[in-house]
Amino acid sequence: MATNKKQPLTLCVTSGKGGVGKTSFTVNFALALSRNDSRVLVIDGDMGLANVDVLLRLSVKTNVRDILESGADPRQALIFARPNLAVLPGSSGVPEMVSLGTQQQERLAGFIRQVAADFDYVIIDTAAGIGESVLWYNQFADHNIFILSPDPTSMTDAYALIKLLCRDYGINHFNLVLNFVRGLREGNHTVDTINRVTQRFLKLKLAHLGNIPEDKAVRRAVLDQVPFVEQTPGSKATRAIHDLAQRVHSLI
Ligand SMILES: Nc1ncnc2c1ncn2[C@@H]1O[C@H](COP(=O)(O)OP(=O)(O)OP(=O)(O)O)[C@@H](O)[C@H]1O
Repeated sequence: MATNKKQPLTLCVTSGKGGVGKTSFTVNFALALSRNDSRVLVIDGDMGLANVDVLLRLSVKTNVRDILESGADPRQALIFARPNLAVLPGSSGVPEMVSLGTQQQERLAGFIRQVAADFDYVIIDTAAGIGESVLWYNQFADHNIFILSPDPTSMTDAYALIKLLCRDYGINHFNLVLNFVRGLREGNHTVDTINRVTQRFLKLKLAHLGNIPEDKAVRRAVLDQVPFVEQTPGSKATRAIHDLAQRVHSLI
């Protein structure tokens, strides 16, 4: 993940399949990164059913759709959830935002570059699926992180998205984070399985960044709308997130 230190590092968190823990991961990973005195911006890239704001219990006045439509300064939409953690909220219940036209893509890229300059990391939480906005955010970011569960349907959907990004956008480096893992063996087995397929059909080996265990602290924190790294600092999931953040931080 080597990059120029002065530029913010843009990471796109994506999955193919929904419900595998992208948003929980994004919010908690962003908080863990911000503990290193890094300034972190989370962009809720789910333009149809945004919920980063829900996990952080934020009250949203202006979202990404509003600034795209009005052309207003995107900084107006930023919410500082914590001193080092800002959120650019996504829009909810607006079907036309799910697919981004070329003009909107250009405008969005300009907005993101404008706000990103004040941050060390920009983390984008995409929608599930292989929609236009998902593909766009993945090609826009410096790196992508695929969240996968050991479920075969999660692997199948992640593979479908990786194949599209590789074939149509020339992306040939992908990072994996395994979520809902019950033991090291299960995590390694999942990574080996998807890697066998990508190596055979795409000639690609995916990088395994780490695992997050299945942990009831995560579900509890979502219900309470408090990030689990804050609610349960000693939980297995929190320790795993901090390890991951430390690894990513030391790679740049
Ligand atoms: N490691 C984990 N252990 C236990 N539960 C988890 C874990 N990770 C996520 N969950 C639970 O899984 C559910 C889905 O998580 P989340 O909303 O983050 O998924 P998502 O991939 O962002 O979903 P969508 O694609 O629909 O936006 C939540 O109820 C969350 O509490």
